[in-house]
Amino acid sequence: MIGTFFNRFSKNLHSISKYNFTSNPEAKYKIVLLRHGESVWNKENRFTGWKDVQLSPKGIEEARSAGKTLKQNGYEFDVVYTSVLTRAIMTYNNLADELGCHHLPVIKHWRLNERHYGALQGLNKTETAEKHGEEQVKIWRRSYSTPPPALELDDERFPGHDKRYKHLPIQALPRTEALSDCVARVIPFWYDQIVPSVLAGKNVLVVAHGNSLRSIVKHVDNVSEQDIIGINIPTSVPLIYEFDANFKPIRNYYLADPEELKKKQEAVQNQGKKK
Ligand SMILES: O=C(O)[C@@H](CO)OP(=O)(O)O
Repeated sequence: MIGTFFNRFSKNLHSISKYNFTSNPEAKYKIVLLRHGESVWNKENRFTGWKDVQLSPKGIEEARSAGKTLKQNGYEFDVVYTSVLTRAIMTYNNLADELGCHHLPVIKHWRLNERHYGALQGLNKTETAEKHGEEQVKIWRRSYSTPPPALELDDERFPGHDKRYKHLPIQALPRTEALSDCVARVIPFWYDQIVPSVLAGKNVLVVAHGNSLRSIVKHVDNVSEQDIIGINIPTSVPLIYEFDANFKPIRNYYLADPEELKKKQEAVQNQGKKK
C-alpha cells in the first residue's frame, strides 16, 4: 500500500521537515493521524473534552492547510475514522474540500472522542491554574492515571444527556477520564476497526483529538507513563506512522516544518500556565 503514497520519508522522528523526506524500505503500512483544527474553546483556552464545539475560523484554515499539505505530498485515502464530535468532523470536511475526497466512507465513533475532562469542562485553563496552581493543572491535563474531578450523573455535561450516546448504557459513559481511561476505550477500536483496515491494504486517515491521539501514540510506541506527559499533539498537523510487515512501528513524523511544529507543540503545553 505504501506505493500509493508519495514515497518520501524522513530520517528523524517527530520533527521532520517536509522538505527532507527519505524513503524507508522496511515500511509496509502507513497511517495518518490528525488532531482537529483550533476549536472555539481552544481559542478561549477552555477545557473541552466531550463538549461539542465548532472550529474557529483559524481552525478551518488549519484543516484546509492540512488538506493542502497532504495533497502536495501525494496522499490519498480509502477510509476515514473520526470521533462523533463536530470539530473532528468539520476538520475532515474542510480537509476533504482540498483533497477532493468527500466521497470516502467516514466512520464516526465515540471511542475516538477527546478524553472526558469531567467537572473541568468549560473552565478556562489559565484561571484554573491561578486558582489551583500550575502543578495541579498539569496533573489534571497530563498525568497518566489521575483523572480530573468527576461529574455528577445529573450534570448536563454528563454524556448520558446527549442523544448521540443514547445507544450506550450509562456504565459505558465517562463522568471523567484519566489518559489511562481514554487508552482503555480507544485501543479496542484501534484493533477492532482501524488496524484491520490498514492490514487490508487501505490508506487510512484518523481525525481525532489531542488526548485520544496521545492514547494511540502511547500504546503504539509503548511510551512510558512519565514520557507521555511531555507529548503534546498540535492542531491539524498530519502525523505519519510507518509500520513494518509485522505491524511493528518503525518511525513517525509530522508533515511540518520543525520550527513551526515546535511552536505549535509549545503553545499546547503552555495552555495550562498562569498569566
Ligand atoms: O481541552 C481539551 O479537551 C484538551 C484538548 O483541547 O486540552 P488539553 O490539551 O488541555 O488536554
